[in-house]
Amino acid sequence: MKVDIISIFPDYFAPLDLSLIGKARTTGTLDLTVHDLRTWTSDVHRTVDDTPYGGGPGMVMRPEPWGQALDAVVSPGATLVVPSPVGKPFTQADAHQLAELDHLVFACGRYEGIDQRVIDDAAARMPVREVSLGDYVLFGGEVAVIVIMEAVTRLLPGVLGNADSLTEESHAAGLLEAPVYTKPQSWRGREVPDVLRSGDHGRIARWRRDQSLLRTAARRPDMYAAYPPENLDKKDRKA
Ligand SMILES: N#Cc1c(-c2ccc3ccn(Cc4ccc(CN5CCCCC5)cc4)c3c2)n[nH]c1N
Repeated sequence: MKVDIISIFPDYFAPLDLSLIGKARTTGTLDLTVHDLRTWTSDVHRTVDDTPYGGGPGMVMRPEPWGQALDAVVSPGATLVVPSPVGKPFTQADAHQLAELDHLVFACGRYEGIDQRVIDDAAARMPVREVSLGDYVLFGGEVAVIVIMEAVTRLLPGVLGNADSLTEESHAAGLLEAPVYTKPQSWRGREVPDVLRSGDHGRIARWRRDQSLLRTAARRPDMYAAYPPENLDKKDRKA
């Protein structure tokens, strides 16, 4: 997968050299390039923002640098991903869809956002996805791109050592995961549940499913309500 990220703060993406994303870059699974938007400015001050038409707070990102940056970076198979407070909520399903694509271009806005004509011009020649991480306000798109890059990269073939991790994931299966434990068996007077040390894999699987259902019902009633009733035992169905 080829990924291009355009930002006025390219140093934000130094963490993408770490951990499994760094390994994916080294092995060639991920071809990542980070670009400084100011590369495509032409004035001495390398200006990327201006006052909003119609008034209002803050500044808006000028279209010219973005237009030239996207012209330089996109390829025929590229999809443009634009984090935005007004974007579609980003989900695990979106991560799976993006992980199937050949080329992602991320546009990181700042200030009050990017001139709308940049999005409209791009949408005339490539798929554009405006996404939001959630109902809270960030300073810009960079943090969102780091989150999306983690969610997408871990789905790429060969990145996660244990592919089983993907098949058992809750957001894929529609439930929250059960609690996890490791050694020592006793820690600060707290014990690992006996069932997990029983060696009875059927009993362990049932315990984990029960814990997932309890957690999901308590913390994510929306997910619980959407969970297919045919997947629930009679004892787990809410009245
Ligand atoms: N993904 C994601 C995000 C973002 C996000 C993503 C990209 C950019 C680019 C710039 N900002 C900052 C910003 C903040 C507020 C507003 C709204 N204005 C407020 C004042 C009155 C007018 C309207 C606009 C732009 C961004 C924020 N925030 N939250 C998410 N889940």
